[in-house]
Amino acid sequence: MSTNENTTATSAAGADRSRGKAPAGERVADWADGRLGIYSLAKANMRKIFPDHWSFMLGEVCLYTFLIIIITGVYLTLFFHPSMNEVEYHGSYVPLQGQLMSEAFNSTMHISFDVRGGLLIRQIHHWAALIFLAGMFVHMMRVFFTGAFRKPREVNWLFGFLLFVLGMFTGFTGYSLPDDLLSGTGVRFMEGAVLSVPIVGTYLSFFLFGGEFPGGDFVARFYSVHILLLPGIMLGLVVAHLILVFYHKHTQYAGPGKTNNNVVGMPLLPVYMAKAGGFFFLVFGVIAIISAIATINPIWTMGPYRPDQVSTGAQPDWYMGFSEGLIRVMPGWEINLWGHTLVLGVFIPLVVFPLVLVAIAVYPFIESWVTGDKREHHILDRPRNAPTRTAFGVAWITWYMVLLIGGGNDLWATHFHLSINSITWFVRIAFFVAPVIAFVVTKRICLGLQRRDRDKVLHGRETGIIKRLPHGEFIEVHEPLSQEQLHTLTAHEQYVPAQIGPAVDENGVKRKIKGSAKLRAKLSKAYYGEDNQIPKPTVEEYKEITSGHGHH
Ligand code: HEM
Ligand code: HEM
Repeated sequence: MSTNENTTATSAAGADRSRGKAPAGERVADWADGRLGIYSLAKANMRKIFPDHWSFMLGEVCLYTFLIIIITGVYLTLFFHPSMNEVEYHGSYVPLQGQLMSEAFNSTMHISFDVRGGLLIRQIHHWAALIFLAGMFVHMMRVFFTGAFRKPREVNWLFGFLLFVLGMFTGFTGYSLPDDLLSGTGVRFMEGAVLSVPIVGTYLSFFLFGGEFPGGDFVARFYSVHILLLPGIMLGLVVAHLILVFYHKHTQYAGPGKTNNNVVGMPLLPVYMAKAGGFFFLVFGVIAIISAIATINPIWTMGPYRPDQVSTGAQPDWYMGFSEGLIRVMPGWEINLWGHTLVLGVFIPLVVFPLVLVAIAVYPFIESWVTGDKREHHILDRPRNAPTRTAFGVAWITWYMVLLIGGGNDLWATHFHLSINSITWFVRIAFFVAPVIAFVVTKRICLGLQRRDRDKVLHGRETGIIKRLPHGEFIEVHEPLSQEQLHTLTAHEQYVPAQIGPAVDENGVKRKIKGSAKLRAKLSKAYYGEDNQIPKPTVEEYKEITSGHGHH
């Protein structure tokens, strides 16, 4: 091609040439932009601001452990055989040589002793699952105690709640896959619960297990549920959860310059992405270290599952412990109706189990109904400033912990040389009493802390320095708070309780007041009534005290 022809080329191409070729990265990006519109997407989101606080890293812990579980899970699928066909063991673990076991157990033994890196990956999968659920628990508590579930984030709270419940069941199905004596006992426990359902219990159990327990199907069925169905739904929910976090923008703690209409923090790119990436590797690293040095679920010590055997000290993973507790402490009631046995000792716990969980799901809706607050909230509460909510949260945790103690009653008995019956009775009583005590105590503590905040704002921080005045009096020097501290301690709003309104209308006719309105007014008083919040200092009070009179 001659130079002459070159100059007659279209002007656009000519301009390109005169600038030289764009770098490869830019050309790839241009190519993608032409097809996916990534530039406008990036422009809108790259500088998105994320507020910074350690407690916001808990959601990240959930996300990263979930990813680690998926990555390690895929590796395990390469070697795990989800089959209950009986085989004879000929692997490298000598004590079990020649024993009959299911292929599932055999392949998990193979993963643990003969596959390169198999035991480490298996342990990472299991440890990550435990930390994933613990992470969700604590993340949920962070969201709860700070009131981050309020409008507009109620739907995201529900997504989170579903993730928590599905996570529990995914963990349970995974735990059951190796078909060892411990997990088999867990599945047997589940079968017992299914059998206790009136009328359809037996049918349900036969349907689930493909016949009489344990049958030959459940590992294969649990397998599809464990690696495909539940994680698939969870993945979709996690994406939806994060999209909503993005869409609503993140909440922030009260502080100078932070309002309901802005977000103060770091841009997503590069700062937040770099931090998040680093944190992912940190989480992965810590889990890898734990998994490299701490044994989890050593199935070779338990042996393969046999329905006629039960191992002692059998415990589910921690997140299932509360359901175990419900059954262990329940009296073994049984009644006979028209020739059918109703095992209340198992059926009642089976009904209470979802109730413990549903209490979490519905809380945001109950609170907004009680308080009548329909506004958006992007500034987080300090737990002490919402004493009733905080007290409910602590009562729920107490309830959960009491049940966990019940779930491990045998371990408490053997470790602390206690009678198992005393522990059972302790848990039975504490199930009803402990949450109430926790509620009352927490509320008092919150109000005490509110009082302290009020004192601090009005009188400053107690320095611990004692001075003697010329006339002999001793005083403690109080140091005034900085403007930032003053702002943070007084930024919260205080509400008046919802009122029912007058009992008669303007014509003197008695108004009909619905029972629900009365209940709401009562509950609202419990949240915001006189004894349930300490009035924050007013500007006048502050001015009067700091203007000289009465100032220490
Ligand atoms: C797979 C499990 C989960 C993942 C990966 C996840 C991830 C995240 C991330 C990364 C954030 C933003 C950072 C933070 O505030 O920590 C977040 C926020 C949030 N999460 Fe989760 N979460 C999960 C489970 C839950 C659960 C169990 C709940 C509650 C029941 C929940 C409710 C929320 C709410 C309401 C927000 C918004 C908080 C705010 O803007 O302050 N999440 N989640
Ligand atoms: C939230 C998601 C998940 C949780 C909580 C979870 C939890 C578990 C647990 C506790 C076990 C028992 C491990 C042991 O033997 O000690 C297990 C086993 C297993 N999981 Fe998962 N898992 C999840 C997702 C997945 C995914 C996505 C896959 C595959 C793509 C997978 C594949 C497997 C396999 C093949 C086994 C059996 C092998 C074995 O027991 O070592 N898991 N899972």
